[in-house]
Amino acid sequence: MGRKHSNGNPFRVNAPDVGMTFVSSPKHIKEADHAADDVLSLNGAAKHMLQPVYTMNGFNWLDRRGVEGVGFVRTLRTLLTNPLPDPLPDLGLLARMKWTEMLVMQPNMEGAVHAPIYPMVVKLVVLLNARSLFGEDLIKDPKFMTSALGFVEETLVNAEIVKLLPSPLARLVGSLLSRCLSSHKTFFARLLPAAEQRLLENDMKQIIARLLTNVYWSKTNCIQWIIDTAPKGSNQWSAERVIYELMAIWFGSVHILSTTIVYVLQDLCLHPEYMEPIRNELETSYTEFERTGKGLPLLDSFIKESSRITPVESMSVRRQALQPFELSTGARVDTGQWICAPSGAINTSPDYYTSPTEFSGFRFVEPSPLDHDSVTKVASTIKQPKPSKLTDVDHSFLMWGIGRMACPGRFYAAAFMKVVISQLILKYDFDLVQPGAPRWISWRVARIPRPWTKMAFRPRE
Ligand code: HEM
Repeated sequence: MGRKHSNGNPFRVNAPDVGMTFVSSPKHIKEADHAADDVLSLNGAAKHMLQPVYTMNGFNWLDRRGVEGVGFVRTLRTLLTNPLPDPLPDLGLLARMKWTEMLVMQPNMEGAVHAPIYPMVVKLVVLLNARSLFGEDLIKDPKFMTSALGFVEETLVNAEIVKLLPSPLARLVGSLLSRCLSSHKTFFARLLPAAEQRLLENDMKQIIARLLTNVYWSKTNCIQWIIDTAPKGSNQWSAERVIYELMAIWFGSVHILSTTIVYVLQDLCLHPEYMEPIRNELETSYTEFERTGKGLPLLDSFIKESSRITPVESMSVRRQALQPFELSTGARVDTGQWICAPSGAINTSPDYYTSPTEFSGFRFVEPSPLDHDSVTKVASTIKQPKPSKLTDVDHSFLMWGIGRMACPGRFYAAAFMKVVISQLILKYDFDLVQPGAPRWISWRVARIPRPWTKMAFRPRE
């Protein structure tokens, strides 16, 4: 609404906790992205959103980016992304097993299992993401896994309450909630010994010690990557600091992956004509996708369209002003205030999208995969002039942010979501039990899936 009325110029919104200047033109978004790290800060905005002092065992990260390096970018963009096809078969197997295990436990109504989709997806994402980031050993520890799930849920609640309170009250309530909602402490305590062991090995240069431990663990463990990319010498991180970094990555990845997957599955129920072509694509090309990490253009486009129409958040590119900042229009963002982009409004802008409010699952696909028979039946005329991929970063699609700080986990996230969604499509037919019912709770700029929305699942022959 604000974007429409402002004609693409910056506009101000005073939220209960912070004043925000929204920018939507490519030029102004670029100005925000190019601001110096001591002027506009994603760290600062994220700290306000997540309140890590109360939700992440006292982690008080620095507002200014880069003071302690940006090792996490290499950890996620390179060390997690480059080996990508390798973990996909394991993740696929784990997803298959977990879907079956969860659905077997649900009530069966006339041949269909009725089950709430959001809590199931969160459990599945927690398991698979823990497997990717922490390796095989920790996912066998039930206390760790319970805390890994609880930490995400409790952070959402705790941070949301604390950030809306005035500071003296926020400190009091935050400390109280931090003691009551204590999964973050268990999660921290369970991860700490692994980081201590890794640091000890590094200190002692005991390469042999590492070789003697599980090779897969040492190859794919995010704890190791964070240590490897952290500051060295006198600024070397403690085991605690390493785990803090992991906690932030863990929270950031689990919540958004789960919610995005839920809306994609629900959209498949609401637009069932897409099921056949996507299933055909999976039956012919899923094995190749597992081998290469590439392909599945129809599913890729469907996920992108679902995320465009139902974004988890309608705001992106959040930056907090650490010093006053001025846009070329003269609009001023005072210290403590935010600059951000109205990504939800941009997603349905006629400036960027043909028939912007209509769902067209294959609008981003290149022409060639659309030639297939089952596809031509549903491939509507609504197409973007230029094909694009889910992981592409562009000012018309801010799902991953933009510029220097665009999500470094996006290639992993896209492959991960394809695995989880494909394993369900290949094994089950599914529908929404009440297709017309509201599917999410709107809370400020977020859409949180209703935890009680049920889907009916039937195993395929
Ligand atoms: C559907 C899944 C995901 C979505 C929609 C998403 C979205 C985003 C967005 C919007 C940003 C902010 C970029 C900006 O402000 O310019 C971001 C940053 C980030 N994301 Fe993601 N993300 C996803 C998954 C993940 C995963 C799986 C990981 C890690 C494994 C991850 C790690 C990060 C990190 C560390 C940053 C901060 C980047 C920086 O400060 O340079 N994200 N993500």
